[in-house]
Amino acid sequence: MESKQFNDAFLKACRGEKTDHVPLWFMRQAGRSQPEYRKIKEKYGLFEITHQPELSAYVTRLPVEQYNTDAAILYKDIMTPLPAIGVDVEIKTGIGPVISNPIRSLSDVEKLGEINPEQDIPYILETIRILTQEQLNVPLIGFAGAPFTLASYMIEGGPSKNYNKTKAFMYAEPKAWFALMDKLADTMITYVESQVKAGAKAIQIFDSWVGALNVQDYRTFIKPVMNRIFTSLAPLNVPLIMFGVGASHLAKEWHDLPLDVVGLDWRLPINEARAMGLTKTLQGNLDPAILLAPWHVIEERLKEILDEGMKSDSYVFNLGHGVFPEVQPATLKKVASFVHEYSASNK
Ligand SMILES: Cc1c2[nH]c(c1CCC(=O)O)Cc1[nH]c(c(CCC(=O)O)c1C)Cc1[nH]c(c(CCC(=O)O)c1C)Cc1[nH]c(c(C)c1CCC(=O)O)C2
Repeated sequence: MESKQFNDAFLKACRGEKTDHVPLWFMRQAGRSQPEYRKIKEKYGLFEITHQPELSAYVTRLPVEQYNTDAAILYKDIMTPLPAIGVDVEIKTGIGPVISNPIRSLSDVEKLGEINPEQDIPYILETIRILTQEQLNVPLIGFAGAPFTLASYMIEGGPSKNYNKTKAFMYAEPKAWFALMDKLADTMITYVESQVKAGAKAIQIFDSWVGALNVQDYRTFIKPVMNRIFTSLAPLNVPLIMFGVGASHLAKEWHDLPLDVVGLDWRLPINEARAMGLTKTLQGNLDPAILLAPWHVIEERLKEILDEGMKSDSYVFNLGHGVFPEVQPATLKKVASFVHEYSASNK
């Protein structure tokens, strides 16, 4: 791959610049749906893979080479930086992150430490260096979980359906809540800076579960901390992407923040997002479940989304959420070539 010219279509579209095709990548492109990955998973857990830079680089590269995506996303998890600040987290296959020392009070928040990336996660920085200096000819996307989504795991102790404990903590203990948001924001800022310094060319902030909040609570309990995060990251001069699930009601709030790209799940059509006044680059938003449908259904939906997306240069194709484990790699490959060819001939 080294000899191939660097493909910067993704970075250009993030900045709203013209490209010869619509760039694409798939959330969760590295992992569960890939037989090569599943084979590695028979032997190692997620954290065991991420501690081995050559292996993590291979897992990160695999979907780029197989599907011809326009960006790579670093193989790791939103939980990756949390052990460094004292969170005892395990990733359980089929369940997700489980935390054995959940946050219950202000004093629990005060016990959290600081992250020193070179010391605490050198293997992540090494993986980024291997990929960006030696292996990739597309941009590498680094990422971090946003404070609400990280806090939801830290307070619930694991995945949740309704985030009741998280919300109860937020309403009942605002002082502890804001202390936790600040702690996580500081950790994420340092963590993201280290990823960019090591070679990441764009950053996606996953606030996957923040859609559980209404607009007023988002403004009170989350928007100020997100504003601080994006303001602090702006000098890094890389595209900053926001994403969450079931958060269409917050898309305008995100658009107000100093970020570059608004990631949409599958619920809000691109044209309606534009009509709401979202002029920034939009990323999305095929329902990942459609990848389980027959090809003619997939193709019809791809055309609909691309026809709307391509009305502006500020558009990146993606799914509305992560690839399901059941999706065939051949389907992802076909989607990628369709997006590339259809957009190249209609631009
Ligand atoms: C909420 C969240 C998590 N992790 C992540 C999010 C935000 C994105 C989203 O909204 O889905 C982000 C994430 N997790 C992983 C990646 C890198 C892979 C990629 O995107 O290509 C990314 C970007 C690896 C992973 N993270 C996890 C796996 C599965 C581990 C395994 O293979 O058993 C992978 C490949 C585990 C994990 N980690 C998490 C959950 C809910 C789970 C279990 C569900 C699942 O199976 O995906 C937390």
